[in-house]
Amino acid sequence: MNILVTGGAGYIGSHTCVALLEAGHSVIIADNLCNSRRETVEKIMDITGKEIAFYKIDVTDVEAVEIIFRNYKIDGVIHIAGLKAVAESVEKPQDYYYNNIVSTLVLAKTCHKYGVNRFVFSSSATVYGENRVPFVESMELLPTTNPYGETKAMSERILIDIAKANPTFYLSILRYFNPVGAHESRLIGEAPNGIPNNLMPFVTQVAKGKLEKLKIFGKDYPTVDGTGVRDYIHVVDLAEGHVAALENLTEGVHIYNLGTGKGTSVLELVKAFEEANDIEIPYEIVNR
Ligand SMILES: O=c1ccn([C@@H]2O[C@H](COP(=O)(O)OP(=O)(O)O[C@H]3O[C@H](CO)[C@@H](O)[C@H](O)[C@H]3O)[C@@H](O)[C@H]2O)c(=O)[nH]1
Repeated sequence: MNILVTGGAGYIGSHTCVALLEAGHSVIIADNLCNSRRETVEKIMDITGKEIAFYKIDVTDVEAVEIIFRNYKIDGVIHIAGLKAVAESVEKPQDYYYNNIVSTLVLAKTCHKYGVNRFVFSSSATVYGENRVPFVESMELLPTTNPYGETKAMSERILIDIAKANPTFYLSILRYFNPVGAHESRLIGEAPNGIPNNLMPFVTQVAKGKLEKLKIFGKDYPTVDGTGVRDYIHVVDLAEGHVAALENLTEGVHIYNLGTGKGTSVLELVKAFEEANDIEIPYEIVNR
């Protein structure tokens, strides 16, 4: 299939493109490179030995998106592009709502216009909001604590309504937990622009000596050691989940959690990283 991957130059997107190409699909990337690099596209081609079409566009731009649909017979869309920093979304809600909602609408509308009926949407475990763990797909979504989470929950609702109104529009919603790791080639991985927001890229930059010390936020959570617990999933497993979702897409709406079901605390993760890399990560635990 010819698959349009939005955000294909990013962390999750690049690994997903590798998995798609390795499964025999053709890939067209649309990415504005706001938190990724053009070289990543070359690296995906180096890893797979396959060509990719790359469009440096913003997926909120209807005309730019249409050019792709006119140039290729698109069989499916994997929509990963989006703004994703939780704290920034509280400071700049207008940017988050605009980018993340308009991009979803533009893609859905263009799919409708060009008869593209396979759509995989990159959502987040954040949409469970105030629900209690374990999070299961059938749960009713409760409000999240930040605009970023709301944009994911809203995009889900928009796409579900579109799928209900158009029975030939097949939709798969993937709710990611916390992706970590990198492709075994080491050519691609998580390399955010600026100082990382998330735990793992922060840890790797401390390991490289680029940052001095990790701050662990909070020590009094009701967890094994008081530090925050998350469900970390290897990014290559996550990427393969996209291929499986796309290839097995059938009529209707399908929602999948992409996690391991296993909780790991920040301290456990740091210790595992230290052991695996035979390195010491200087850290300080600070109050949340
Ligand atoms: O410098 C840091 C960064 C993070 N943490 C902690 O590490 C854990 C993981 O944090 P982080 O990597 O920022 O991930 P989340 O807060 O779980 O948020 C991520 O995971 C969500 C899905 O669960 C996504 O929706 C978000 O986009 C994504 O940022 C949490 O306990 C944080 O408090 C630290 O202690 N120090």
